[in-house]
Amino acid sequence: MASTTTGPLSFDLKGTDGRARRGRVTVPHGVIQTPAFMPVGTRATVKGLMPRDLKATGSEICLANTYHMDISPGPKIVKKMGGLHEFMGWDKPILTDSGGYQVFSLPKTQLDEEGVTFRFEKKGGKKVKLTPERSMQIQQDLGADIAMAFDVCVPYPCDYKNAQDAVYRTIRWLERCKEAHTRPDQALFGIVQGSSYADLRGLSAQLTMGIDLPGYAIGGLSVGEGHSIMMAMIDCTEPSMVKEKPRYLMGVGYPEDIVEAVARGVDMFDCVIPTRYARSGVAFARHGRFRVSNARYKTDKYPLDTNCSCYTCKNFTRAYLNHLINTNEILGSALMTLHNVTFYQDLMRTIRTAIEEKNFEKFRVSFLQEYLAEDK
Ligand SMILES: Cc1cccc2c(=O)nc(N)[nH]c12
Repeated sequence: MASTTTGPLSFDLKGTDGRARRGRVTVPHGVIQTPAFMPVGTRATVKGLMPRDLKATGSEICLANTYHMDISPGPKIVKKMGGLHEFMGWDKPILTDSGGYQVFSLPKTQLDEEGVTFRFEKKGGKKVKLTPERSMQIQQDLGADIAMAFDVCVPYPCDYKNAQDAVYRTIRWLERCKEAHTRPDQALFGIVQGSSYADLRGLSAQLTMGIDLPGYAIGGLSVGEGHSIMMAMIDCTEPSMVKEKPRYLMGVGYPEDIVEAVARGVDMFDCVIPTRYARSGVAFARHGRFRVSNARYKTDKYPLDTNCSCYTCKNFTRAYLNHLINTNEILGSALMTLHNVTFYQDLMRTIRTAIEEKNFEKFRVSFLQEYLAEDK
């Protein structure tokens, strides 16, 4: 087993099966078995889950967002309250995104070499500027185990020149992030961009790998490009990424995206899908996802997923969840979220075992066959 330590982060590559990797990331607040799924907790809470429930799902790390935490309550308050772990009552690892993506997904942003200026509507159009330095300051105050570089995530589609400019600016900003990032117990990850252009993906990967960091993310995907382009861009990027450090595919994704990205060498994932879909009444199960709020489930006495052992599936019927979601009851969001995140973590655990037992390809085919079966 190869073990690599860079600053506060160690990565142990425990085994491979084809390009799929079984590993372990160790950071100050604990160990993350990989391939890993990271639930998104944008404002220092995974919506609808108490930390004890989040632990019950099997989650070993969760996310928070720099942009949102800067708006409220502000990094200085979080720091004063002991940092994110203390503040949100989560003693396992945390990763914070840099604000790059969140800012570009907002209207009225202005981008220049210094950073990004955006108008925060709710505060009477207050202008807020995020720069590499400010993003690093905020993330160091928040105190997550892993901080993400401030990058330029272009929308999809994007013309070649703008995508190329974004690759070079992201590298210049990564240099500035590394310069500004001095917190010794926090790992900084670089982010590879390049939009949907194979040559720019390879260029961005090589330039990013040239900056020594504990881990690297593949950014600029899950922005509407679709599954096949997403997979093609991973294939253009992964071969240029160092093998002994973790690879994190940002914002991904559906179960079918995760399984196919693991097959291409990705170690870490984050996505709002299981939590956001839960709140709208969509449940994930072995046979695919379904909208439990549909009338057909009004008298369905079965659990969401008969294979699932989560608290929701052990105690409640689809009929009850149908009722809760259709009456917008808070408990509906909580129970659906608990199940969906547990489903994702059970999928990751099955993936890890399949890689250990060298039958990941057999698992990949059988999972997708059942999960994507038309006759649901
Ligand atoms: C959260 C997320 C999803 C998808 C893509 C990205 C990206 O390119 N850069 C950042 N910082 N975050 C992203």
